[in-house]
Amino acid sequence: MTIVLTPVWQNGVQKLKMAPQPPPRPQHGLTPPELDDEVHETRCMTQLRGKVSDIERYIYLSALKQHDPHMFYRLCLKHMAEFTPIIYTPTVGQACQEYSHNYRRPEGLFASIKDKGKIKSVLRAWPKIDDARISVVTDGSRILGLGDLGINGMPISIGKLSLYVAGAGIRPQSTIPICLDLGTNTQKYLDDPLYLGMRKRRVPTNEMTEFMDEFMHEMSVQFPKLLVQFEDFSTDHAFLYLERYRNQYPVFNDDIQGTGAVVLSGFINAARLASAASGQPLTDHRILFFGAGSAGVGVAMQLMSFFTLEGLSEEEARNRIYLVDTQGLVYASRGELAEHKQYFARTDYTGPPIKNLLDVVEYVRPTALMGLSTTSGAFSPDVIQTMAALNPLPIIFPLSNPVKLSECTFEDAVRFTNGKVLFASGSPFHELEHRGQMLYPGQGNNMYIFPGLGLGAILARCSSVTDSMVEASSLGLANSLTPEEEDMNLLYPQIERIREISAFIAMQVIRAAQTAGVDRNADLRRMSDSELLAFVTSKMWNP
Ligand SMILES: NC(=O)C1=CN([C@@H]2O[C@H](COP(=O)(O)OP(=O)(O)OC[C@H]3O[C@@H](n4cnc5c(N)ncnc54)[C@H](O)[C@@H]3O)[C@@H](O)[C@H]2O)C=CC1
Ligand SMILES: CC(=O)C(=O)O
Ligand SMILES: [Mg+2]
Repeated sequence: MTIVLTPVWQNGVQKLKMAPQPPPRPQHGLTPPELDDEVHETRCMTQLRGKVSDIERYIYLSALKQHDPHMFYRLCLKHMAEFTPIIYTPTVGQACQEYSHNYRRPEGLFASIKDKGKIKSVLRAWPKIDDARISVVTDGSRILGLGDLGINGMPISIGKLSLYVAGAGIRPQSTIPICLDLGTNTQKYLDDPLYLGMRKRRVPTNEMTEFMDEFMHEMSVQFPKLLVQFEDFSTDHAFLYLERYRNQYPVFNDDIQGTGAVVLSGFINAARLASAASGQPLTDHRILFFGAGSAGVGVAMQLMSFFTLEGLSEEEARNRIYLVDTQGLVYASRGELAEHKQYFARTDYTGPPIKNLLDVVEYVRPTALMGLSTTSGAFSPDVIQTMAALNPLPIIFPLSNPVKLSECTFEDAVRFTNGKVLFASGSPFHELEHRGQMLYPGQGNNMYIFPGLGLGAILARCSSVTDSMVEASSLGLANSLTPEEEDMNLLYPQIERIREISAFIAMQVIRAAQTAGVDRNADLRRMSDSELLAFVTSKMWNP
């Protein structure tokens, strides 16, 4: 039985109550006599498409998910390309920003710093403790590229988990969206009378760490089969808590590891095409990262394995990577650097700071330009034109979310390279026609990775999530293009195939877990690859 959470008002306090989900086929007499499932699909799609704005469509789908989860997920799977921009980026960004205003009912767990010492009781409020398998946990401190949204970050956890259900067939009742309330430093929310979170600035890191230690411990006690996905923590805390807990609990950070994996996968496919066009060996690629936060550095770390898999040493691989932050090119003699940037600081440059992106591009002469900067339009026409002048087929990935923060649009990338570009963005753009040819943008978003990575980790009952499992998810994705998709020069598979892709990724992840010895489901070791793939597919929940 699937459960939904319905609000119950008691003494003025809204509480969670478990209610049985309406059965898929309601009793005779309770529905119109000629209600037909297929016609009802058309009716729901007509209602959805009749809404006047994306946020209205988001609110409609959110209600549909609650009243009729089977219909919601069935439509989601059928219309993946239409649904993801609504339930996920970009619209989920707006849903977060307006969460306190549009709030209707509880859909997840909230643990506040005020619960320190009694987090256990908060977690025990969750109705389906035994079913819990995957939780997306955010503290709202860096939601997409939209900054510190505090408790308004809840919809990002909800949206990611909807993709777990749709994309990997995780059962809806096995998912727990969590938003931690540790304050917010955004004055607008502190002043907003409708703001749903604590009206305090963020607690200092030492206090947050005490809270996180208790939270993670209680999570592992209350939900012993749970995998935790950290989402949209500000960069310092993203690295801190991933390192602190990754060997202790099954946990991964989506922005560092999921993004690293998805971009490595797209880069592998793009680099092959770019090298075929330039005649340069794969090991000669030079990658410039514009943005050196958790996502930029996470992706840079993961892209190291592109070069090491091609036979380069760690040092040689690191040399292929350049970072740019708000102060320009990141190099060792520039001055004090945040810890997460130090590994990639260049030691072969000692001159004055190179601040302007165009100047950095001219100095580095990259074959690939990655944007993880939250800076809309940073890939200006002259930057894109210079990339095109340097490379027959430049790789340009503006990966910041949501769409309005993308470093450039697909249209600009096509226009200023004359259609000769390998493009992937974090949020979706439409395909377009250029000189009689259809060109398709890739979506380099971790949504291709986390459903399959999570499913694999859950089925193998992993004690931790290793780097090798993350790399396996990436290579699994890179190898999942069909011949037709390769003919279309796609860098990522079509999103409509997400179930098939997630099953394949999950299988690769399970094998990597077995090799690393972190799997606790020994039965899977005895299966052949085809048996394992069939097993993974059989475990997927279907609406
Ligand atoms: N495509 C995907 O799957 C993912 C995309 N992202 C996106 O990546 C972006 C960054 O995320 P985080 O690294 O966590 O954020 P962050 O705020 O920690 O990092 C941003 C980085 O960009 C740099 N930056 C900002 N403005 C700049 C400017 N004008 N010039 C040069 N550098 C500038 C900052 O110095 C910092 O290094 C967000 O928009 C997020 O939505 C994050 C995760 C996944
Ligand atoms: C996609 C994602 O995780 C982000 O933009 O933060
Ligand atoms: Mg994220």
